[in-house]
Amino acid sequence: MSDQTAISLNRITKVYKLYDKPVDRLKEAINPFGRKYHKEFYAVNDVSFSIAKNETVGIIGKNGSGKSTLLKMITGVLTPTSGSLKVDGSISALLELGAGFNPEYTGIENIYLNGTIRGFSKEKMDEKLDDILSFADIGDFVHQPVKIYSSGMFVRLAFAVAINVDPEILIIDEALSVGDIRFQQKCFRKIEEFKQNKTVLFVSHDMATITNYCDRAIWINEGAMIEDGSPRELAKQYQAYMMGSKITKSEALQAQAVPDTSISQDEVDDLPANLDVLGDNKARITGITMLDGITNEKSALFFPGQAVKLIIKLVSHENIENPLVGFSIKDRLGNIIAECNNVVIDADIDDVKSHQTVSYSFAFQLPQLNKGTYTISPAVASGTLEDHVQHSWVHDAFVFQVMSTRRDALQGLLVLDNVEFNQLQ
Ligand SMILES: Nc1ncnc2c1ncn2[C@@H]1O[C@H](COP(=O)(O)OP(=O)(O)OP(=O)(O)O)[C@@H](O)[C@H]1O
Repeated sequence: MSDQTAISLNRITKVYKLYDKPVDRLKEAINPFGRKYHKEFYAVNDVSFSIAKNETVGIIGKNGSGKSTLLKMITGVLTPTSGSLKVDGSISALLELGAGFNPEYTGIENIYLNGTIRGFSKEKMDEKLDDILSFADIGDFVHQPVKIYSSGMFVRLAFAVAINVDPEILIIDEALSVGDIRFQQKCFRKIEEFKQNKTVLFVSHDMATITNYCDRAIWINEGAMIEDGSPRELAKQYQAYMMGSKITKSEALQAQAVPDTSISQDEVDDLPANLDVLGDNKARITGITMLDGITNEKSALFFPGQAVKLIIKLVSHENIENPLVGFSIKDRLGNIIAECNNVVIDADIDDVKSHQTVSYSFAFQLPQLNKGTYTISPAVASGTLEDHVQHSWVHDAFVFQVMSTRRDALQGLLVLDNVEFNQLQ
């Protein structure tokens, strides 16, 4: 391993023994002829890579592909079944919420506990305390036992500790996704500062995070490494793979007839109060939510061109015939960027009975929007495109952010994607 290498994995494998019944474990232990009662499961299979000291690397892969297992082996929480692994530098890791914290201790006590685990004296931690508290920004909750914290508060404290104990290598397993958007942004600003001369390794399902913050990405699938390369390229390949593995073209054509089960109607967020609403109120829009189109997780932070799903929920006060449901996307100045409704995409909707609550989803790719704040205004009407009665049209019901890309220094509403640049002979 060279001086410049922070992490080096050589043919790392982690095998779990899976038993059909708990008693099989006992049978295997006492069987005099060494008969096996287990099946072997390769959670990580023959993975090799090195990470340099100033690199920020993102690990991507679908659920259960072995990402966390890999990180846990790097941090020493798990031991590989075979292969060798070297780490040069002190690690600070956010793997699972709660790891390294005593639930009965207060926030402050846990800060000192973590300091002790990492070999810092009380005096050294006294010096760091203000930075940790101001970063975590959870007010008087620091004096309460952490078992009463919300997951958001918890991640605030855990990240504040992890980043302020002078690690050389920062490892984060999707932990930030439980924080709110402002806190996530604050963490990424801090990571940006940190990564200048250190090593960052993180798992994320969010391709914007991977493309914006990583120098390199590693794609793990079913325990094996599929690719190691440019974050942009891998994010594209991964998204195409995830789309392909979830929905084939012929299934897409039938999609109108198949109920959407990505989330339940109850999980759609209520509209904020005091919004401007136009229409006769025979049907009222009551909820709106956006999801990451791949993971189906709620989000209000996307990257240009990301696959998303918009869900609009409404309740009718009368029978609504020939319903027309749609939305417009506007920029922060109110310019309409795009509009869509079920009729223009040839999706028929059954008439809605009086006092019925229904939700509809639109799955689409966001335009290549430049970074900024955008809003969505949903509407429900009845009739045709040319001649309809507006029941409810809610201005700016949902606010979302488009993340910056490396081209965010440039002006314009849209970013140009896939630009090839060459010099003529
Ligand atoms: N202790 C264990 N015993 C048996 N199988 C396990 C154990 N821990 C993890 N696994 C399995 O190993 C595989 C990899 O799990 P891992 O948590 O590393 O995946 P992941 O890529 O991090 O998934 P996610 O994106 O859902 O967090 C999964 O199929 C999981 O069920």
